[in-house]
Amino acid sequence: MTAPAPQQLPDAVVIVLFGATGDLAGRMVLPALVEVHRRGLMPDAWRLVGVAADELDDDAFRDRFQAAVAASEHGLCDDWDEVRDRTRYCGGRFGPDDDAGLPTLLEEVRAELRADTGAEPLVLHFLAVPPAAFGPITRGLGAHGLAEGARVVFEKPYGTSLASFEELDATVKEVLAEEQIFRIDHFLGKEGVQTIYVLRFANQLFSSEWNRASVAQVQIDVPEDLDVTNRIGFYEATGAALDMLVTHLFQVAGQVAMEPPADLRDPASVIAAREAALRAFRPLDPAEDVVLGQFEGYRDIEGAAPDSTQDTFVAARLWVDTERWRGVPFLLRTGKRMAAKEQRITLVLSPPFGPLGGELEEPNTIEIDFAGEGEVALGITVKTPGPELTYSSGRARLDLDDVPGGEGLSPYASLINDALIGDRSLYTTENGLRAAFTAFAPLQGPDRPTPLPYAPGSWGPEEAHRLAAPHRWMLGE
Ligand SMILES: NC(=O)C1=CN([C@@H]2O[C@H](COP(=O)(O)OP(=O)(O)OC[C@H]3O[C@@H](n4cnc5c(N)ncnc54)[C@H](OP(=O)(O)O)[C@@H]3O)[C@@H](O)[C@H]2O)C=CC1
Ligand SMILES: O=C1O[C@H](COP(=O)(O)O)[C@@H](O)[C@H](O)[C@H]1O
Repeated sequence: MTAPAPQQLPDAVVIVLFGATGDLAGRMVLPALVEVHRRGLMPDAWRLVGVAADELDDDAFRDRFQAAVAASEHGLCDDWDEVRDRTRYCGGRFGPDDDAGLPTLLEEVRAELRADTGAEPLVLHFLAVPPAAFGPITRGLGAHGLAEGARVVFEKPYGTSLASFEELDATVKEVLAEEQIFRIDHFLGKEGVQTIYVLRFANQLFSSEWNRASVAQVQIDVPEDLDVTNRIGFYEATGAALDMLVTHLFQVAGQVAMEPPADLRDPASVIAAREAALRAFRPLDPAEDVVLGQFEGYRDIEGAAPDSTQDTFVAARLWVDTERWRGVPFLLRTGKRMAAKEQRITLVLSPPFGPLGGELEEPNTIEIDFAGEGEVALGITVKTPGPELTYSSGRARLDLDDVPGGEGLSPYASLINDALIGDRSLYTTENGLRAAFTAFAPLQGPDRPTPLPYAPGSWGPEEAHRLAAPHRWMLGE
């Protein structure tokens, strides 16, 4: 897909990275910035200003930046020394009452870019900081005159409940207009998730089947074999449902469920279509439609409460009350310390009418793997070669990495590129998040089920199988 047409790269940009010394910045954001540069997607005139409390000089921060990028998948770019020179650092705790010297440094950098290009640079603030810092930093941007004309990227989680989302959003809206706000959900930046649009709207084969007449179930399955020992504080406070379901899996479900946007190249159309799908999510029924799990041994991790009821696994049956999807369950599953690490959307198709339809054991499937580079596959039934009229199921697959002329972007690079050109279509919105938290809310009330134990390395509690009946989870046993 070509980039949405009317969005333009500015002549010059300053990226201000708050939380520049943190884990996310080092592992994701800084390497992604270099990826965007390496791919020729930055304006020629760009600068990076890292911000964090540590009092580092520019060179000390540049050394950290270099180490982070060197350790990343693509390593340093050929013109690394030039990238290094584009980088500055501002130490101190920036907020409404303390500007930490950022306005002065930023004005210096902007003046350089103005002199180079004759243009007023765009300022893109990236908040890779704990959510508790979103409010103070945003208020600081307003108080110190750094918000006007700027775009601001907020990391997740942008709220942890309907009430906390509303509170944060109200704070942010005191300073920024919705159009300036870019709330990241990196799953929307994955190539495999982005390919849904084209697969669906450019191929009659998929377009005609993408509805309740043909689809029996949609499965969005993200098992992870990851442990949580090194994030136990975060996990005790958050859990799988809040970390993954109301965020990533709901957004992917919105992407699958949306009606065709009026114009796929118009971000406002795409946003409206995804928001409408999210608004059609029926609030979860915790008793009927949700199974929570906790892997055995979780409570023994240092930092976990000995009687913790935190969930490390969630499976949910979500109903999307639109004409297209009424009656089709969206089965969402994710968990830590499961048997495998995969990220797959499966449309399980109903059997065809006709002489064989009634006897097929394996359903046809349309599958989109959105881990890594992404893959599209079809689960189909063919005649088993030979003299008998017997049949077998097989998988035909297309690796998105093999698509001629293509070179995928990492999710963060893709989303940073979109923020640079002002395309919010793959960012979450106020209305979309409000709808997501509303559908999720019953799971945060008194009816929240108690997590069931499951063995590490398994596919989660047995009880989760019930949700997929009369089919089965297509990943796993
Ligand atoms: N790490 C990950 O894999 C992921 C992280 N995220 C999100 O990214 C954000 C950052 O997470 P992560 O990098 O892991 O966290 P870290 O604790 O590793 O880093 C946080 C960064 O923010 C700065 N910071 C901390 N407190 C404040 C504050 N009150 N005001 C301003 N800056 C502050 C820290 O430096 P200093 O205190 O010195 O200023 C540090 O640079 C969080 O919102 C998290 O939920 C989302 C997905 C994955
Ligand atoms: O945001 C998060 O995502 C990761 C999975 O991300 P991916 O880049 O491996 O697709 C998840 O493990 C983590 O718990 C969650 O906070």
